[in-house]
Amino acid sequence: MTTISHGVGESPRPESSAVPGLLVGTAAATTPGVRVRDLTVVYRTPLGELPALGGVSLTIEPGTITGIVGESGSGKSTLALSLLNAVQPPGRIAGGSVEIDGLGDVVDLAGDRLRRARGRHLGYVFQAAQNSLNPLKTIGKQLLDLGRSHDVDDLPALVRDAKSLLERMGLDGARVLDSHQHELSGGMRQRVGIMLALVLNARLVILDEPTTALDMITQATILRIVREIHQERGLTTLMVTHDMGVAAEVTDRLAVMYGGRVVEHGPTMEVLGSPRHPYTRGLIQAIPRLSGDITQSRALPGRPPTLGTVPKRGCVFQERCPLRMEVCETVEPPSVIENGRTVACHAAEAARPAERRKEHA
Ligand SMILES: Nc1ncnc2c1ncn2[C@@H]1O[C@H](COP(=O)(O)OP(=O)(O)OP(=O)(O)O)[C@@H](O)[C@H]1O
Repeated sequence: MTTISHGVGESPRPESSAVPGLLVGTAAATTPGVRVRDLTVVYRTPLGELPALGGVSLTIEPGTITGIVGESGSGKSTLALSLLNAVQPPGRIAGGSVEIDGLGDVVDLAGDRLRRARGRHLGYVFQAAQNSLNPLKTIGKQLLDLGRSHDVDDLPALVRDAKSLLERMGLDGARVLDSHQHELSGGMRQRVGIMLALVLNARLVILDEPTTALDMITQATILRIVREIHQERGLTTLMVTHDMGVAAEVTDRLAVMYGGRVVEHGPTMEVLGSPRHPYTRGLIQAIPRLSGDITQSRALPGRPPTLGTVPKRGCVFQERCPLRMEVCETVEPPSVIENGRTVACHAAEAARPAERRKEHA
C-alpha cells in the first residue's frame, strides 16, 4: 500500500507568483495525453537498489479511462505515483520520462511547480486516501485549505462544487463538509477522497484502487459516477485496480503489469476478449465472474515475483509461463505494437503470421 500527502491539511500559502508552464486559476483547457517512456523506478533494499519498474513505456490517450491491472507487487502503484513524480524514499525514479500534455516531463518538476501541478492539473486518490485526511480539521476546512493553497479565487464556488460532487456520490454534502474524518465511515472517506481529487478540475485523474474499501452497491455507484464525471469534464483517467471486473466495467483501455513491466496493453474489450499474453490469459481464467462459471476459474499457479526475485535476464513471466521457450530465459521480449495493441511476449510474437512479423521487423 502506498500513501502520499493529499495536499489536504497543507497550510494555506500566501499568493505566489504565476508558475511558468502551469495553468493557475483555470483548469487545463485540453484533455491531456500521457507518454511514459522507459521509466525505471528503484527501491533501496538490503540487497541494494532493485527495480520496481524496469523500463515501462505506456501511452495514455487523451479522454480515455485506462486501467492498470496485475497482481500485488507488479508495480501498479509505483507507476501511478510516478505520474505525479511522487515516488517516496527509499524509492526514486532512476530513469525515463513521463510527458504530460500541458505540464511537460513531470520527472523534471520539483518544489512549488510540482505541488501546484498536483491537485490543479493532476487529481489523485491513493489507496490510503481515507487515512490521509487531517483528523483535527473538518472536511470543509480542509477543502478551503486545499483551495487556498492552489490560489482558488472563488472559494464559495469550490464549496458548492464539492457539495454537489458529494451529493452525486450519495452523501449529504453539507453534513460531510461539517464533519471530522472520525465521524465518517471508510466508504464515506473514500468518497471524500474522490471529491478532493476532482474538485480542482484537474483534467488528468489518477485513482489507485478507488473502490477497495466500499461494499458492492456503493462500489457500483462510485464507478458509475467516475465514468459520468470523466465524460462530462473531458478527463483522462488512470485507474489502478486488482479487480478485473471493475476494469471490464469502467475502463476503455487496459494495461496489464507483471514484475514491473507492462506486458500487454490495448482496448479493454479486446484485451479481455482475446488476450495475447499468457499472463493476461491466466488473470482472466482466475476470475469466476468473467469466465461465467465458478467451477471453470483456475488460480494462476505460482506467485508473482518480489523485487529480489524478478528474473534478471529474459522474460519477467518465464517462471510461471505455460508457453515458455528457450529464448524467454535469455532475451527480454520487446513490446510489439500492432493495431493499437501492445504485447511483450516471444510466444505471442512467434504465433503471429510470418508476413505480419516481417512488416513490424
Ligand atoms: N517503500 C518501498 N520499499 C521497498 N520496496 C517497495 C516499496 N514500495 C513498493 N515496493 C516494492 O515495489 C514493487 C512494486 O510495488 P507496488 O506497490 O508498486 O505494486 P502494486 O502492483 O501496486 O501492488 P499492490 O497491488 O499490492 O499495491 C513490489 O515488489 C513492492 O514490494
